[in-house]
Amino acid sequence: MFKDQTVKLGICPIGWTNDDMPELGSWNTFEQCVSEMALAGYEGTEVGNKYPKDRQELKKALELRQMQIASAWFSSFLTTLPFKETEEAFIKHRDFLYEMGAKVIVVSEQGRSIQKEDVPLFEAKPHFTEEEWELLAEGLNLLGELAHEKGMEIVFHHHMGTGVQTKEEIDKLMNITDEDKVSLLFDTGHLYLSGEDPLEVLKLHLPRIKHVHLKDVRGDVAAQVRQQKTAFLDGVKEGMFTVPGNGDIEFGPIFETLANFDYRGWVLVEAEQDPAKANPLEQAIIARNYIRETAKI
Ligand SMILES: O=C1C[C@@H](O)[C@H](O)[C@@H](O)C1=O
Ligand SMILES: [Co+2]
Repeated sequence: MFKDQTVKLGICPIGWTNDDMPELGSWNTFEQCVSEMALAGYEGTEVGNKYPKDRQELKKALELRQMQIASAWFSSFLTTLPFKETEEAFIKHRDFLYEMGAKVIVVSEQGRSIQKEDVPLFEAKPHFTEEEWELLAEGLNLLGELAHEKGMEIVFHHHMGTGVQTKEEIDKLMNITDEDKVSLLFDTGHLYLSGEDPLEVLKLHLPRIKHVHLKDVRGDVAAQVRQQKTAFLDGVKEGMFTVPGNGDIEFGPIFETLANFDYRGWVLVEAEQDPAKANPLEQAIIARNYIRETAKI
């Protein structure tokens, strides 16, 4: 399917430790996390809260395991705070990722996001006003320009509980931003959970997709989260997300579409679960085997 070396396969630390809920996997050290990633057959990762802040220390630990940094999450507040505040934080983040050799910067708009709030996930997402859409588009175009200064790209992360969650909202954002400055991150789990067809969104925005998160959804748990008005982080603890091959999403056509388009970039398994219930190494191996069989990577 994928031609050799066109796609790089990584895994995010969120199955070992969760930045939004530090109590999950608090016993997992950074060394154990990256060693298990390498052992399971992954060549890259994103950055988590346990990773060393010292850049040389981080580089060395990754080199020892032949691992690379693919990217790291950045929260923007373009709709709610003066641009300067996002800009200052973004430049620090960009420079760190540049030094680590990453080519893309994951950006998620957290203005009015409910992803950390104790409110019903399926009922309380924000809906941006026209003024907020304009602020978001202008700000993202500027962040894209800042990324270009270092030969990097921003990849926008649509996300449950934020103003850019649905297909309609993703379409709108892609329409009102500059295609040369703002690329898209395709996260299978967030689209499926939102009730969208991930394959449809993928086909529509393929040329702008420069980063992929592979997350699967347990449909029965998701239905419970909707019915019981559960919050996003509680839904995570209850197991609404899992690794590819373990849930309801059919990944075959997704891999085929990416491969036929000659997608070049990272695909990263990103499945936040409670590590006390879902052993991270075991989950990483399940996903690795499934991807080998289904995507031939
Ligand atoms: O990319 C991501 C990073 C996480 O912090 C987030 O909550 C998760 O759902 C995700 O997709
Ligand atoms: Co993601």
